[in-house]
Amino acid sequence: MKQDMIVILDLGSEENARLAREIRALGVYSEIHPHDITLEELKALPGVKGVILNGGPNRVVDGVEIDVSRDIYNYEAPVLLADHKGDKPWPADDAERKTALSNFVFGVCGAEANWNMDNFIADQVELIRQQVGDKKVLLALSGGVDSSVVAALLIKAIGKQLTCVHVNHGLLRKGEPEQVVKVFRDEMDANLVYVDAVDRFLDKLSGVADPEQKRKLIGAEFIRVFEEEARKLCGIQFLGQGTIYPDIIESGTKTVKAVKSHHNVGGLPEDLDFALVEPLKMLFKDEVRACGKALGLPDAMVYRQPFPGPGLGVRCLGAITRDRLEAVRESDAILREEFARNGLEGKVWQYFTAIPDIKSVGVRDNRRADEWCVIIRAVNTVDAMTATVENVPFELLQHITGRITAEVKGVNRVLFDLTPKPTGTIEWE
Ligand SMILES: Nc1ncnc2c1ncn2[C@@H]1O[C@H](COP(=O)(O)OP(=O)(O)OP(=O)(O)O)[C@@H](O)[C@H]1O
Repeated sequence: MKQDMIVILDLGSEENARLAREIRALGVYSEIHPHDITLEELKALPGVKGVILNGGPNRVVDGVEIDVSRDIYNYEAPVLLADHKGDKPWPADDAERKTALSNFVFGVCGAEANWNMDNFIADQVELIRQQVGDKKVLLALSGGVDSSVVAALLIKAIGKQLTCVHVNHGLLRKGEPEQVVKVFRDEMDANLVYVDAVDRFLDKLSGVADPEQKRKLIGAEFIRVFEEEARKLCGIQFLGQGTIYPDIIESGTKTVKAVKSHHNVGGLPEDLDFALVEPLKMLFKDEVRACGKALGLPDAMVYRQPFPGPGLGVRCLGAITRDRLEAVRESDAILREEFARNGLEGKVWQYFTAIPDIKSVGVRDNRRADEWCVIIRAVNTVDAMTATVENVPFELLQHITGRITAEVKGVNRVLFDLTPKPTGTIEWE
């Protein structure tokens, strides 16, 4: 293994993730594990140079104070107990904290600052090969950041032992399915199964106006299509997943209750019993992007803005029709193109268009024309809990309006959403 590691054992601290990030910021890789890890499991982790038992306010679970197994206190590498009421709480002051951490990581443990993406990738390639051997892995590849980076990593590690399945459900943004094929099949020479399921999804969604029902239908149909493809392939034993560290935090740990459950490609029938390969599960989102970049994925994929699972389906408000869905896709493409051209790409957190299921009267070619309106939304947020509206230059909005009303069929008006969150949400649906 190329990297040294400091293991954080979760004894109920609320700051495990912060601590891991601080250690990584010192250039040393760090992972968080549950308090009930066994000594054997700890010994099996690669490159461990030290262990921090990170106690905190959640140390008492159901009335009982949790602890690690006794033999971990006598582990071969240095073990530090940091407890909110115990002997070595972390200093509150940032500089003091950094000094205390550096002393432990470098002084006491003798770790080297060798955490970087090239070493991470080299280590993961080795670990994936160990885990998978000569078996086959299946991966649902959406073209989103997480599954794309997993795909690139698995291709590097096991090449054609990986099969990727990309489902075009008709709700992706303009050019995205083509990009998945170009990057993974043409450039990385992956085994890629491209499933054109557009009709199937749109038929299922026909007449369905309730957003929650749309989401459910799309999710259930996706599992069905993926299952069918999985059954066609023989001898698959592993399922690759783009689980990342925030997914695990949100699913709850042994000391913290779940914020929301995370399932990725959950919902597959039990007889499709795959073991999971999740090489990104200890990475934060910015690190996943850095990993993707180091693996040679294009910026458009690595820096893709957040996109809801049901895709454009939720931005085509009310019951989806093919023509209005196409208008959402085309107007979204124009907005993205203009934002990129005018230096807003990468600056604005999320921007997109939505089309409600209403028409209003307008004039086209000197005739009355009942057409839709496109709503532009462009917002910034730190944590998605609140959001502010981007101050898009008025001239640019006018230019985009001109392009959308001229180029997108069936649209005679463009509106700009001025509402922060709250009271609006980020998405329209
Ligand atoms: N159209 C699709 N084709 C193939 N796989 C898909 C598709 N949509 C979703 N998936 C799979 O389901 C997972 C969860 O999808 P979701 O839309 O919630 O994205 P995510 O968790 O942000 O991940 P990603 O960044 O990979 O899209 C994806 O990582 C991918 O494995």
